[in-house]
Amino acid sequence: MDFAAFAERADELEAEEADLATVGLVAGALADADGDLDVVARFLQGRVFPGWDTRKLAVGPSLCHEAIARAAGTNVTADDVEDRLADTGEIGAVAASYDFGGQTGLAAFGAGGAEGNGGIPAGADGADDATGGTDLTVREVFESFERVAAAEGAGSEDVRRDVLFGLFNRASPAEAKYLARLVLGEMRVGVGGGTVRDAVAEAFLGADVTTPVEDRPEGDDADELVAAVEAALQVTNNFGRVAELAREEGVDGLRDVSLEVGRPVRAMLAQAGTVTGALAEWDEAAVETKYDGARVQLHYDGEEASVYSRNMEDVTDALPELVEHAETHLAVPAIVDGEAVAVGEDGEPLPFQEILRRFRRKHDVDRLREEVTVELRAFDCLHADGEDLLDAPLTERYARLSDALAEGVSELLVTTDPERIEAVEAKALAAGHEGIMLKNPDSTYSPGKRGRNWLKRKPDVETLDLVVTGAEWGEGRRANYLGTFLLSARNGDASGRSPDARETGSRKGFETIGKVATGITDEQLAELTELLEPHVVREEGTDVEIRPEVVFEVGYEEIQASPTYSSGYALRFPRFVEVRTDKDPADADSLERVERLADAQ
Ligand SMILES: Nc1ncnc2c1ncn2[C@@H]1O[C@H](COP(=O)(O)OP(=O)(O)OP(=O)(O)O)[C@@H](O)[C@H]1O
Repeated sequence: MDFAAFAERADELEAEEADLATVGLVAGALADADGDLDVVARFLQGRVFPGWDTRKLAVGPSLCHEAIARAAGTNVTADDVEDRLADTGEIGAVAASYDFGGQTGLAAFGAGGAEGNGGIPAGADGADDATGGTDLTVREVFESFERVAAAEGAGSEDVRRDVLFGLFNRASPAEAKYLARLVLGEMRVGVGGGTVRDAVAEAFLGADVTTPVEDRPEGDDADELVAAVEAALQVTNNFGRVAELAREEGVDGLRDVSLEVGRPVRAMLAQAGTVTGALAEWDEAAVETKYDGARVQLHYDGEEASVYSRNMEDVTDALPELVEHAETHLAVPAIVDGEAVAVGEDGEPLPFQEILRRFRRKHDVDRLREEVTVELRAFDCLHADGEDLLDAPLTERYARLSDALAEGVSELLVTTDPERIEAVEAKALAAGHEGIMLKNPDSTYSPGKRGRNWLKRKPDVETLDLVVTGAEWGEGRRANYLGTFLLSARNGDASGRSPDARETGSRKGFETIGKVATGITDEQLAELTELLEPHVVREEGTDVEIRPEVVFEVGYEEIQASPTYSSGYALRFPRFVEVRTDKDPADADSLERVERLADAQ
């Protein structure tokens, strides 16, 4: 597919408000994507790589601004790009405002050659064709992004800048708009995972998803077909592959997909719950300790193990103990779900921050390993000895886990007796753990779902994980630090658009809910400023707008209805707890949860 055609589709999507019509437009784009189906299915969502793929573009706003400036001509600087950004607030509009036609031909790339020129085929001259687009294709854009992601070591920043420059240099304004948005992960066309899932069913399985449910004929199988796409997505974590399978092999092909050791699966998540609630809902409850660590998924192919974080990042090198644990104690190839906990010398659990220190570590792993020991507490098994277990009940998965893993399996008690559950809780808290997990013994494993089959019970007051979308510069002694942070809850599909995002002026499905300035030391302010400054989108006086990238955990006394913020709620006495570096904005708490918590007060 030509990138110009992709950009045209994206413009149509951006202008479309209605959800069903959006699905129809996406279905049309997928049907026309031909050999680029995999890439188009991801690009429409602003994703460059499949979910299981741990590659990242690693391009910050400033590098992107530099590439745009260079392509825009010798008299344009990154500062000019940033000035325009401050005016428009949106990088796509800024990129589209330049005429990149000025520098054409390979001479503009200096180094030239296949590696250094951004993958531009010889003879490409960036000239617009009759349709106003260029000869840039979706595939070429993706391959250039692959080169950006692959750049490593000394000079890698230059390679990334060169490749991006090469792309912008060839782009028409309409194309540049979406290049810039893709590079910075902000497609803003309102297409989330759910939309692409429905569109795949519509385009390739003959499901009538775009007709409102009440108007569909009796016996309509659209929901069933959508469910088949969803199930295949859960297993593969790969929109591109699922779209291709649906197109080539139909629903049977989707039903045949299986997990692959070495490709991370989205983690099943929990909601807050109570013992009485759990026992009322299920006949029996499975109860175990809720460990205060970080989620890990261990993949073992029979010889080697790899470890993935909750966000499916490859953290194998940072956690050698877990690799050794899997390689020593796993009897069969398996995918194991669990928590990585930090323990002190006496075996007592250490706080959550200690494990985070280890998690993202690239250097000095061995030295840090001596200071903080990491251990596995495995609680689930998604695959064992060639067999996928997602559809098996929890008790069976746990039995398979216990058979496969000789050590490090969390203890699970299945009971109808609330007193026995309370005893487990008392023991867990006495040992310094966070609380307990209550699980439905009959439930299947639903990747990426925060359903009611896993409930967490923590005695501490609830906290919220909120996205920082703004800040204010401090005053006096703190003038060089961002001091007050504007927080937002996720609204709807984080990668999509909230139903009323356009009216409330909220950012890409995030609704503001309050500001936090309490609970932060001077030292933390400096760290937070350093962390957030690269994500500043624009500034006005002391007010700063921040791209949704960073998640804060905050405590509060009460959630109140309030017209001040776009969520319709405000937090009373919000207090900063910590930065959740293990969470993306898509993992932040939703407005729906805020509503539930507010109702339950
Ligand atoms: N025995 C256990 N079973 C399942 N999850 C556990 C267990 N012990 C600890 N956990 C952790 O608890 C989390 C479940 O809570 P949830 O899905 O709400 O994640 P979260 O948003 O990170 O929550 P929290 O901030 O409370 O840890 C899991 O992601 C996992 O990291």
